Amino acid sequence: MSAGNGQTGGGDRRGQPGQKKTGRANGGPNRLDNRKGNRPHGAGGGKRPFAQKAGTGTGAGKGANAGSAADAGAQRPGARAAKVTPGLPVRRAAVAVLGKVVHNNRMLASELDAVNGHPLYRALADNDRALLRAILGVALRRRGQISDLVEKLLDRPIPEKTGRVEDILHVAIAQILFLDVADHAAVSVAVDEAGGDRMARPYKGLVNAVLRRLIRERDTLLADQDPVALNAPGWLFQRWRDTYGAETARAITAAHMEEPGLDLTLKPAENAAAWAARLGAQVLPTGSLRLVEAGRVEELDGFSEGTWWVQDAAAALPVRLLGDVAGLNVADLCAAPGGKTAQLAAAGAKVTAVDISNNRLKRVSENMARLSLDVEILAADLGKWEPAAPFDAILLDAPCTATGTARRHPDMPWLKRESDIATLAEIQGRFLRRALSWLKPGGVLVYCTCSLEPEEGERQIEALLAEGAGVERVPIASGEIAGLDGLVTASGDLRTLPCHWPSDQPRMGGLDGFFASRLKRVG
Ligand SMILES: C[S@@+](CC[C@H](N)C(=O)[O-])C[C@H]1O[C@@H](n2cnc3c(N)ncnc32)[C@H](O)[C@@H]1O
Repeated sequence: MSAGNGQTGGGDRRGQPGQKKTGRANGGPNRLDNRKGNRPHGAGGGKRPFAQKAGTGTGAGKGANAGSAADAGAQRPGARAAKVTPGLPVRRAAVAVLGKVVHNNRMLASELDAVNGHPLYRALADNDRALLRAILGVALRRRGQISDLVEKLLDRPIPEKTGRVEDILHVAIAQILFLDVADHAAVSVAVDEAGGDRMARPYKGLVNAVLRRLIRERDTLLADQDPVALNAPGWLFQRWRDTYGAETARAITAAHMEEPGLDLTLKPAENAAAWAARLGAQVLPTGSLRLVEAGRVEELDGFSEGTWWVQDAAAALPVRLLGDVAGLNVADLCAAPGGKTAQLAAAGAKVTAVDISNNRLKRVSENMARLSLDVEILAADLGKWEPAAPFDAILLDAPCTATGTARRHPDMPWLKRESDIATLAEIQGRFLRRALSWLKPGGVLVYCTCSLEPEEGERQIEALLAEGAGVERVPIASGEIAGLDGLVTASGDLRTLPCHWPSDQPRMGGLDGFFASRLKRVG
């Protein structure tokens, strides 16, 4: 499975209403400012999977103000239909979408798609959609912590077939602990929701009791947790410890707990400083723009004129390793939704963009039309496709576990299994060798993945070079690209981590985890 790390379009991104302030960890090179940030630390054990036990407590405060987006600091769009508990539709939708993600392995982005997403989400007004995204963002970023609390708050397991009880509790706890939603409102709506679900109804009192106890004991319960260790699946946290060391693994997970800013890539002819001033953005060391509060992407200056596209700062780096591509025939393999395609075309390359997914290629077409860029778009399976003629240069952004994108896709860690890594690594190795055979002699290929797992990055290149297959690495030279200091490995490859570029302003820090290596065909 892969994630669209190059979000080129407007998408459905807006500001998140009512988020409570949370801390962040620091670590890694290239701080964006000179001050150290704070991160709350708790004592306590490691990650435990969700578990249910029964509990005790007092009755819910019925008649509480269980409001909607307005409760969380956003404006309400207008009066609601009579006899619907205020705030219930958005929480019901949040519970339904959370269930799809964590029980049915559906990607959050698919469920929140404005056209094909979950019907309960699509039925919501704009402000309620923003509230739902805020709730689910927190529920997934803090999933380990919330699961640990539910386990501690219950005395014995809830029987199976309790409907949505688990998800109702998670959505309510996310609001109570991490969003500016009134406690009584979150409890009241959660209880009403359980009451409206045939399977969950017998556990209405339990939901009420658990949430009431959470409110009473929150300080003690939170003080007893180690959020950083809890908020990644245990197997993944252990891998990151093994690969990067304990301190960096903690910094990675801490970065995932923060909502990231919005990164934009400008067309090369544009003036970054002038656009930063116009958009209220910061120019990042590598030239991308970063906005802390974006609102609706489609309403930002320059969107309709096609001046820029949405792309994480790390995702913008691999294409730059190809150097000057003006006039070259370049294949962009695994191209959708087209962030790197846009970079190549805007730099003057003659681009052939290939991807297996017709749906995702539609987004490439839409994005290139908005950006007035001309590219050839091909739907093909890289396992079978053969080009008519070799290319001067190739970018291969191979399908991967996307564990580097958890800042922007907080569902990602919870959707993965450890076995996915080997499955995808086999595909990556195959595609890499095929793609190299499509290069002209002397041609350059950049291989990249948005994964933190070395099997999908460093190990691929080591294995390839060990074969002596007419290919050599072209290491990234010091100073070759401004801002890359600290992001290049001893072998000359690119390795970015979510904890790089830490900042006291959480949304200003971090970048996606990417690996990229530059290879030259010498045979
Ligand atoms: C990481 S995403 C690419 C992101 C894109 N390069 C960008 O910057 O916007 C990986 C892509 O690989 C595509 N893909 C997966 N398997 C493929 C295959 N067998 N052949 C071609 N493309 C494939 C997926 O559809 C997905 O769009």
